[in-house]
Amino acid sequence: MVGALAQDKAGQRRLLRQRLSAYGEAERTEASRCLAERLALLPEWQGAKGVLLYASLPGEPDTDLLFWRARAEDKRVFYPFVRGKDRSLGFAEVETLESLHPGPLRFREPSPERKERKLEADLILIPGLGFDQGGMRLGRGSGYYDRTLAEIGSGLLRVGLFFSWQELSRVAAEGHDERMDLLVTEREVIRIGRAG
Ligand SMILES: Nc1nc2c(c(=O)[nH]1)N(C=O)[C@@H](CNc1ccc(C(=O)N[C@@H](CCC(=O)O)C(=O)O)cc1)CN2
Ligand SMILES: Nc1ncnc2c1ncn2[C@@H]1O[C@H](COP(=O)(O)OP(=O)(O)OP(=O)(O)O)[C@@H](O)[C@H]1O
Repeated sequence: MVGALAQDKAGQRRLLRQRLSAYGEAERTEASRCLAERLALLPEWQGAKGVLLYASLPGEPDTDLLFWRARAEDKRVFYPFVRGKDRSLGFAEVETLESLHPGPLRFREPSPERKERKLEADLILIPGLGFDQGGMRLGRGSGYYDRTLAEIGSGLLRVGLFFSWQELSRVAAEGHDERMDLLVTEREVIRIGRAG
């Protein structure tokens, strides 16, 4: 039943927001560092010529370390921005973190003079409130990433980044929810097999 699932999702979001607020800046900084090290060791990261990052909201793994790492490795780096009415994401290439500024949903976005670009990335790093071991993700409830991933298709590797305390035994997933290919936390890497 759609109604029951939506309610489960709301309950899971509440639980996760509570859990996130229990961890302080120091824990988050240390775990973000471990997570970045782990990700950067993966062949999928090392072989990538371009990556789509996200600008972290409070409580999410910090991706600034990954920005510097990617630039040092001569990768192209893209960031998403909210494209307004249709609740979709556009992408722009970013060369310095200083060119990011808070947008309408508060996360930092490429500056207003940005040029929207075709996403020439091999990896897309995806935030979320919660994830499960099957690669399902619980977002903030606006469907931005689900719509974006449905649009992009399966051509690029979807990497869910989260802290181990954001793991759920099972996300109350609905039909439109898109699956990740790879999960990385400060503790482990989980590869999800693609059916078919
Ligand atoms: N870092 C990050 N970027 C992302 C997402 C995300 O979850 N995290 N999104 C995932 O799809 C999309 C944006 N979705 C969002 C949906 C709601 C709010 C929101 O409620 N913002 C609050 C402040 C943040 C908070 O305290 O939760 C606000 O505007 O008051 C933000 C982003 C695209 N970019
Ligand atoms: N591919 C899609 N096309 C159209 N609408 C969609 C699509 N995916 C999700 N939606 C709609 O977006 C809304 C929010 O979906 P959901 O609760 O799964 O968001 P979420 O994944 O938690 O959010 P976000 O990706 O922003 O973090 C739902 O009403 C859903 O119907």
